[in-house]
Amino acid sequence: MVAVRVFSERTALTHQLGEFIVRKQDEALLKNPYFKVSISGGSLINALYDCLVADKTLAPKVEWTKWQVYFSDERIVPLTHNDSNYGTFKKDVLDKLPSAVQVSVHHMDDSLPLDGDAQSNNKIAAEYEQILPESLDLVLLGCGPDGHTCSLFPGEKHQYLLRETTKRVAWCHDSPKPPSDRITFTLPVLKEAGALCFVAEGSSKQDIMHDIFDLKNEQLPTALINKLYGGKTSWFVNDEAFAKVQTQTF
Ligand SMILES: O=C1O[C@H](COP(=O)(O)O)[C@@H](O)[C@H](O)[C@H]1O
Repeated sequence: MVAVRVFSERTALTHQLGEFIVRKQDEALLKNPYFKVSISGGSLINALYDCLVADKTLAPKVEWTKWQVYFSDERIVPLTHNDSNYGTFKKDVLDKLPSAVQVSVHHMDDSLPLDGDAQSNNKIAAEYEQILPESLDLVLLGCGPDGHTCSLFPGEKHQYLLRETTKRVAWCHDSPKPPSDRITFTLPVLKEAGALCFVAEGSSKQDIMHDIFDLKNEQLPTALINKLYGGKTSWFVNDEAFAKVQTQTF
């Protein structure tokens, strides 16, 4: 069963999200010297800033120097490009931390050719897979208005990504949301992870929340993940996003 928490106040959502992340961090650090966590792009990054940097009670509890940060997906653009998930995380979170705080961040290698060629993109994905640990303690995820997460998109055209059972990182071409070329975790990475956590806010997510939680449409990567890994999956949503959801059983 998926754990769903619905909030009417944004500060309550981000605070509880932060409490959840810090709990996962502390649990991981009891067993290992590092907390291995992956970040997604999009609106999640702003929520992460609010809970891990701006929240004055939580910020001191974040042991940044013990974090090993990875990216659940990345757009194949230079890391300084506005579309880069790493670039956005750096600008909106890492650059806001005191300069003495050193965080281990494992991003895509943008010194490889970013020429859009299939061979180049395969190499970028394969190299990212090489630096991934066997399992992550926590995978932080967003949910697009079309039900995509990471760069796993719905629809027959992108089924090859969901069918991938060997490669842990694949490259996505012709993404319906620009930029077109991306690398993404595949389901095996989510399967091995300790916990999965989605954040979805705002009215643009209303219809897709209904499809995921009421219709349980497993053609959607997000609904499929709920079905496959529900026991370790949490959702933090606001009431605007959840306005059309009727079900109480997740
Ligand atoms: O393109 C992407 O979109 C999703 C969802 O973003 P959101 O802004 O609708 O929350 C994001 O999770 C993913 O990492 C990103 O590359």
